[in-house]
Amino acid sequence: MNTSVSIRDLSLNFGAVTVLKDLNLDIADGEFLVLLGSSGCGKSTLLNCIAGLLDVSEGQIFIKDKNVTWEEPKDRGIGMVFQSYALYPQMTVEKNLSFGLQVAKMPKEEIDKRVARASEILQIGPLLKRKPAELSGGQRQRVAIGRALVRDVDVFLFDEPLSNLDAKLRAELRVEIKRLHQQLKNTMIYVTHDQIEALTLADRIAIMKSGVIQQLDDPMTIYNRPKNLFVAGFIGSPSMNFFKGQLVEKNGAVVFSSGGVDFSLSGYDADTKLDAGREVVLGVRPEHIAVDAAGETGHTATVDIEEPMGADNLLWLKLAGQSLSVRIAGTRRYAPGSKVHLSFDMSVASLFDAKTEVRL
Ligand SMILES: Nc1ncnc2c1ncn2[C@@H]1O[C@H](COP(=O)(O)OP(=O)(O)OP(=O)(O)O)[C@@H](O)[C@H]1O
Repeated sequence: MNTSVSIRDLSLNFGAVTVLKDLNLDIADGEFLVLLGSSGCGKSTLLNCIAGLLDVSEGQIFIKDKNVTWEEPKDRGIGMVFQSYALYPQMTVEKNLSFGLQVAKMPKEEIDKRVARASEILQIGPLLKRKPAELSGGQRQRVAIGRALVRDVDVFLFDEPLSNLDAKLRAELRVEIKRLHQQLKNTMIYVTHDQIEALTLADRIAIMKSGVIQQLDDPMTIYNRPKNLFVAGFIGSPSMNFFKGQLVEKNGAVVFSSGGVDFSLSGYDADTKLDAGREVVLGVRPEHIAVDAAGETGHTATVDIEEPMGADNLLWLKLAGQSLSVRIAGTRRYAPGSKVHLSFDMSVASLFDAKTEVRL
């Protein structure tokens, strides 16, 4: 891997509180890496360490093979985009874009060229003479991205850049950021708590909890083969269904047994040997359960509630005393109380050890 950013044994303490401990992460040249986790997991702290806005307690940070651990933010070859835009309110858009370059004493010709290129890429040409107060949230964030763009940096750092925007604008700008990455091919490190942003934008996602990376993988691996119960429950909306039970041997095969119901594990893609006797949790996503599939008798469940969402219909069912959700086509409707037959696609299900919570 051609490394762009390398983090070695990084620890960061705020007083007596350890937020990051012995963290290691290599980010490839041109990669779009998303740091994903809930509030307080340390993702912004990690980004701020890379940016040089926080002093690390221990460890090193390399950008393009250069040890930048104690370099000033401006000397690291990074451009940062914040949730709050951080534009100069008294300056026009054009001045916001050019100001940093003027301070760095760049020739005017070169500044003009870079501002023109950034405004073309981000389609903010018509806004150049306006001030930030005269822009919408989405336009302000475009200008903030432009300000990183004109600096021609190696690495872009984004800290929840879309969180202040309404849902529609967020979806639009998300696509623009993806297009920007496809066009520029810079390394991008992007902090979010929004799993849709993570899944749609990332080459790889690092899912964090309590300052520790739980899994670092491409989005589809994270979605289909979560390493542990935390990752499985964090990714996916509605959440993965979880069933507590045991592995038991029936007629020479190991099956999953829960609430008196046996589930065949045929097709299950195991990471380790499945031994009978183990207490486990079975995780199955709502779209990996077929309802009344042709030729299947499966498990009988009762419809509790249906939530039609247009394209999809989400059924809440009762099976073996447990509640579960199943996603089916929006055109298929079931009245509460109906009996349905379920078949689980075990090839994309996950079994976790009940104690260690690690995928089996
Ligand atoms: N200056 C500080 N002094 C003390 N503790 C801090 C400081 N800044 C952050 N923390 C703590 O460090 C932990 C990680 O914070 P951080 O901002 O990195 O989390 P986050 O995952 O980015 O969350 P959010 O999405 O809410 O910003 C939190 O528990 C937070 O309370």
